[in-house]
Amino acid sequence: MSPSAKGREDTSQGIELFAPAKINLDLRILGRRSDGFHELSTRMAPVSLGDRLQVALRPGREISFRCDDARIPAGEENLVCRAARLFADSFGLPCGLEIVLEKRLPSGAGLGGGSSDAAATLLALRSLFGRPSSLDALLPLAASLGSDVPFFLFRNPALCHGRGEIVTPEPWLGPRMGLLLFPGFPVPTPWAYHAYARNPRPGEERGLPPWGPVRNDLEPAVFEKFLWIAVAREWLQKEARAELALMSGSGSSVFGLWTDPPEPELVERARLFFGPEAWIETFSILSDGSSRNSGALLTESSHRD
Ligand SMILES: C[C@@](CO)(OP(=O)(O)O)[C@H](O)COP(=O)(O)OP(=O)(O)OC[C@H]1O[C@@H](n2ccc(N)nc2=O)[C@H](O)[C@@H]1O
Ligand SMILES: Nc1ncnc2c1ncn2[C@@H]1O[C@H](COP(=O)(O)OP(=O)(O)O)[C@@H](O)[C@H]1O
Repeated sequence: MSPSAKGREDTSQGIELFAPAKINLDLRILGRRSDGFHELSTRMAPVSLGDRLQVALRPGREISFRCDDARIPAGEENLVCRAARLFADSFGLPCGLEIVLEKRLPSGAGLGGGSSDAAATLLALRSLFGRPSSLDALLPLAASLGSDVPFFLFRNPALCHGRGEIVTPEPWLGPRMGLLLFPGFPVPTPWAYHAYARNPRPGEERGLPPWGPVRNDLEPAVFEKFLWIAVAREWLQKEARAELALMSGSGSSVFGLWTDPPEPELVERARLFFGPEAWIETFSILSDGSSRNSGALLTESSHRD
């Protein structure tokens, strides 16, 4: 496959897409809804860590799927398969598909990996088949796959409302260097919301100029049960002197952000402190308006192992 000007690798036979992770820079729970979900106001940004998805056209009608990570569902329950079936049911598929997912993001990490894979599948199929003509026509499909999936159709910093599916793009703050710490264990999203609902409390507010105070309302419930995550956020704030340190989504990852480059030995210090179980990566925020129109974005992904 040959790289195109927009960073997408595209031929008449198939397409390869980068599926970025996200971080939540602010997550406020506004209340409980009658459908059981929580009403949110959250700021999310895509980052330079992610999975890689290949979709190739095949004769026949079959959709085949494989993934190099045995820890996530391999069959029809995988969000990639669910997204491909949904696309086929809504817009038709003129041929079969062979889909390969290179999983690099840890699962249950609050990084939205599964949601991003699902959105990348919808974007890949739209790009390959030229339908639907408007990206917005994918929004209802995306929202039905998961609250975070619509955000990943746009791949830009955004303010998200409702259960997370109402996406308003917003400009990014400017260059920041980021450090991500994943403890090596997941926090299931439904568990985090249930734990919050048993004892609703706002997260501790921290300043993020020029936005002002930001927080993550899922932190208190998650920190109470998973001390590692609370310690990691504290380490980023106090020891590593991050401008902002926060848990991403429902955890288990935490991230730090710096305007000025942090000390060069920071990653080494983090590895020494947190040990070999932790996945520790530097990242940058992605903010690329062109990806909204191209429907695809390919950048360097970082490898977990
Ligand atoms: C917490 C967040 C923050 O961005 O992300 P993650 O940490 O999962 O990445 C999101 O709200 C997760 O979005 P997503 O992972 O797409 O969740 P969904 O599949 O829609 O929902 C999983 C479960 O989480 C709970 N849920 C989710 C979203 C919401 N606004 N209120 C909820 O109560 C519900 O119990 C739901 O059954
Ligand atoms: N392609 C996929 N990648 C990751 N997880 C997936 C995928 N498809 C289904 N899942 C399931 O989705 C759940 C949450 O995955 P993920 O999006 O990685 O976490 P989070 O919601 O914490 O960001 C896991 O239980 C996983 O088994």
